[in-house]
Amino acid sequence: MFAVNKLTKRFGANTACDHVSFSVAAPKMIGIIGRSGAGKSTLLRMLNRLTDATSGEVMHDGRDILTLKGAEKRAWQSTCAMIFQQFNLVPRMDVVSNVLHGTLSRRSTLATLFNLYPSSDIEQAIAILDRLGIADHAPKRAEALSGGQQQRVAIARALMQDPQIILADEPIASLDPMNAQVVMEALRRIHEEDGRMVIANLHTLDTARRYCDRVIGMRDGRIVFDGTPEQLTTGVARDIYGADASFSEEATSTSLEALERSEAAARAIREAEAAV
Ligand SMILES: Nc1ncnc2c1ncn2[C@@H]1O[C@H](COP(=O)(O)OP(=O)(O)OP(=O)(O)O)[C@@H](O)[C@H]1O
Repeated sequence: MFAVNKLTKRFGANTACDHVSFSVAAPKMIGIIGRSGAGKSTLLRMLNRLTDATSGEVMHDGRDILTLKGAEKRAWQSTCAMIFQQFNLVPRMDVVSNVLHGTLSRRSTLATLFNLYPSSDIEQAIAILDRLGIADHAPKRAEALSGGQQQRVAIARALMQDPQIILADEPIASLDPMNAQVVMEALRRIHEEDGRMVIANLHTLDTARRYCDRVIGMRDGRIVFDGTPEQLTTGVARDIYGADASFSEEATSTSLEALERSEAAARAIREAEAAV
């Protein structure tokens, strides 16, 4: 279905992605992990054609999508919708209009200019918002919503394109643990119920383990791990992050339990210090 072959991106002397290869036979939920600068965002942006690759190919249903131009390239960008850490909504525009922006590629410039949407599209947008549990917020300005709600609006906008693949670049990096959980659960449900493939860059190991069927680890632009969450041991994680023996998984965790544990540990230290 989807095969990435020796995909490479150089920025001058810096190789952000170095001969990255992997293939996916059936829709999966895939997490990409690695430290900052490992090349995760560059990889997703090349898959979506936001960034041009230096070399390599991305095969989908028998076509190399890196060769697509014009309307075909835009159609591909609808087939694999992207969501971002900062949501990329229009803050002062209402939630429904933000979601309807997902239909831009199939509407005329004039209709877009005058905000003319067919009622079937508006109904679909509200149904998607309802599915994501935020239909009540439909008339509000996007900026009035919490981060987790805004990210669900961004997911709804992506779903308006009816994509086969959703690329999520650090979708929960700006969210608190509770909202992070809600957003990851939404992505997982979209994968399971609709059969859409989700590829998400994640900065926390526990999230990748908990929600993904497959985890790809990147280091210095290369894939250094590709396996199941069960195969992602602490030793493997240490290699991916280039960390020494003091590496603690808790340091890369956003789970509520881990947060509570680290807060309890910090409290114990403060109490011990106060007692001296
Ligand atoms: N537009 C650009 N111009 C020059 N160098 C870039 C550009 N985009 C990324 N890079 C470089 O490519 C490398 C990979 O960056 P990338 O953002 O893909 O990593 P990442 O794993 O997504 O990191 P992070 O988690 O911090 O976003 C880094 O060294 C980065 O500085």
